[in-house]
Amino acid sequence: MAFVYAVPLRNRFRGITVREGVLLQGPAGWGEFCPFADYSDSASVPWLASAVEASEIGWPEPVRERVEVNTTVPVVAPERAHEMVAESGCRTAKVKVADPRSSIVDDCERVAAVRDALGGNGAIRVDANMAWDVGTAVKAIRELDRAAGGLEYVEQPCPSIEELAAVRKQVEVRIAADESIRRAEDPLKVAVAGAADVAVIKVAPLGGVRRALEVAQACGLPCVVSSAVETSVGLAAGLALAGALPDLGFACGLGTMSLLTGDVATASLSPVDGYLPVPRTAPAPDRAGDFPADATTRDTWLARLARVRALSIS
Ligand SMILES: O=C(O)CCC(=O)c1ccccc1C(=O)O
Ligand SMILES: [Mg+2]
Repeated sequence: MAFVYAVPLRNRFRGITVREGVLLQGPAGWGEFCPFADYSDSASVPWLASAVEASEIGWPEPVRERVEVNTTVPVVAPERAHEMVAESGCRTAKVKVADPRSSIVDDCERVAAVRDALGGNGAIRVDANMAWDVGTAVKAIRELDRAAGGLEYVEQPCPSIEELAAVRKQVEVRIAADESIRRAEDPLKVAVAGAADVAVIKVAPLGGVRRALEVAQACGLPCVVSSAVETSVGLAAGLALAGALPDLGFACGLGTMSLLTGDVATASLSPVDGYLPVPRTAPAPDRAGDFPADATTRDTWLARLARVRALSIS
C-alpha cells in the first residue's frame, strides 16, 4: 500500500510551500518516504531505508516515554513569531535566521519578539542553514545573542566543518552541526575537527532509527533529533530515535506539525505543553484522504519511489 500526499505549509520553509511524500504500509505499520525535491535518487536511498524500517521492521525499545521539543519559527514578522511561540506551549524556540529575504536587523527583531513570548526561562536557538562566511557569522552571532538575551546554540552558521570550527573558536555561543551531518561518517568528522558542541540528527537522511542511533552514539556529542517536516507518520520515527537515545540533554526539533496546515493522522503528533509522546509505531494515516496529491504529483512520486527502490537493492 502506497499513498502520495501533498500538505500545504503555513509559511514558506526551506523554499517550499507544499510538503509531499509517500506513505508506505507494511507488516510493522506505516513509514514515510519524503526526500526533498533537490535530493538525487542515490541521496534518497537512506530516506527509503527509514520508511522501510518503520513499515517492515519497527523500532528499538525506548528508554523514555516523552520528549521535550522546540517550536520552529520560520522567517515571519516579529508579531507573528511572538504569536506562534506563545501558542506552541514550548519552552524552547528555534528561529530561522539569515534567510535571503531577511536582514540581520529583521532577524534580531524576530529573536527579541521570541524572547518576549518565552520569558527569561525559555531557551532560544537559531538556525542559519549555512548562510554565513566566518566573519559574518561571528558578527551576526554576537548581535543575535544580545537580541535574544542569550542563545542556547547556533545551528550550522557556515557550510564547511572547517568554518564551523573557526567560528566556534571565536564565539561563546555553542555551535550545532546539521547539514554537516548527512552521512553516517559525518558526525565523527565534526567531532574530531572540534567543529560543534551539538549534533543535529535527522532519521531519514541517515537511513532509519537504528542507523541514526549508531551514528549518534559514535559521535560522542550531545544530540538533538530534528524532523524533516514530515507528517506525523515520519515524525513518529524521529520520536522513536529521541526515545531510544541514552542521553537527551536538549529539546528536540520535532515540534514541526505547526508548520503544516493539517495532518494525515487523527492521532496527530502536535506538542502539548512542549512535549511529545514516544510512540511504538507510527499513527495510522486515517486522514490521508484529506491531502491527496494531484495525478501528476502522484505519478512523479511513484516513479521516484520505484527508481530509489531499484537503487536500494542493487
Ligand atoms: O529543527 C527543527 O526545529 C525543525 C526541522 C528543521 O528546521 C528542518 C527541517 C527540514 C529541513 C531542514 C531543517 C533544518 O534544520 O535546517
Ligand atoms: Mg538546521
